[in-house]
Amino acid sequence: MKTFVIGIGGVTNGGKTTLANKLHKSLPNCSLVCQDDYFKSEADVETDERGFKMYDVLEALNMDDMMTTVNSWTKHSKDAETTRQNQNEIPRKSEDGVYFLIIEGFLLYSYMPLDNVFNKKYFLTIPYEECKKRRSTRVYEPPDPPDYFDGHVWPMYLKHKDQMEKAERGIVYLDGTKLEDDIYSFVYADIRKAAQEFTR
Ligand SMILES: Nc1ncnc2c1ncn2[C@@H]1O[C@H](COP(=O)(O)OP(=O)(O)O)[C@@H](O)[C@H]1O
Ligand SMILES: NC(=O)c1ccc[n+]([C@@H]2O[C@H](COP(=O)(O)O)[C@@H](O)[C@H]2O)c1
Repeated sequence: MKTFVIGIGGVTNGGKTTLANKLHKSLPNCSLVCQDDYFKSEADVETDERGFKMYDVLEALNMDDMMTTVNSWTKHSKDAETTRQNQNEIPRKSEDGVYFLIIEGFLLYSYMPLDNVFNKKYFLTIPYEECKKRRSTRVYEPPDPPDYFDGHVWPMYLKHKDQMEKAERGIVYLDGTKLEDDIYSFVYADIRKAAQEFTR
């Protein structure tokens, strides 16, 4: 059985989870891995000289564990034990004969071992003001301290995006300010087309 791995990357609060969940529900034989599930515990995340916990770097994540999950899915694509596949979902046979895996997260394309795993890579962007506004309504554990967005989150985002763009590797950019349904419809159609070409 063929596997088709989709990356849904992008800025914090860009709409990654919203899009990935919709695709997960609608694509046949689809599993989902979320990078947010691989954050280290607070005590294991380093603190910078200003006292900010450095959550927005790869070192804050157990990427080896995430990679193990992805590799295990690839080897045993029918085994959804290690992913968040909806256990109540009735398995549907894909007309393409493909098993889909969505990997969703804010630092996907900065982690080189994942690079050649993806069949298709998407990256959601939103402008600074919109991102700051959306982030201010979200509560993380631990919550963002004052000035965390401007002092850590946004500068780290720009740094990683800059590195990613320098090594441009076929990423499809998505405007996260568009309507949720429009983003979803475009990506869904794009994936089905790519998967058909892939299995031809
Ligand atoms: N296309 C969109 N337009 C406006 N708001 C959106 C859109 N997509 C997601 N949101 C909202 O933005 C916030 C962050 O979305 P989420 O999918 O959790 O982002 P991420 O996983 O990238 O952090 C949520 O409040 C969500 O409802
Ligand atoms: N899940 C956690 O343990 C945790 C803790 C603190 C901050 N965060 C934030 O999560 C963000 C990434 O996730 P989103 O892309 O879903 O916003 C990062 O910007 C990071 O600052 C996550």
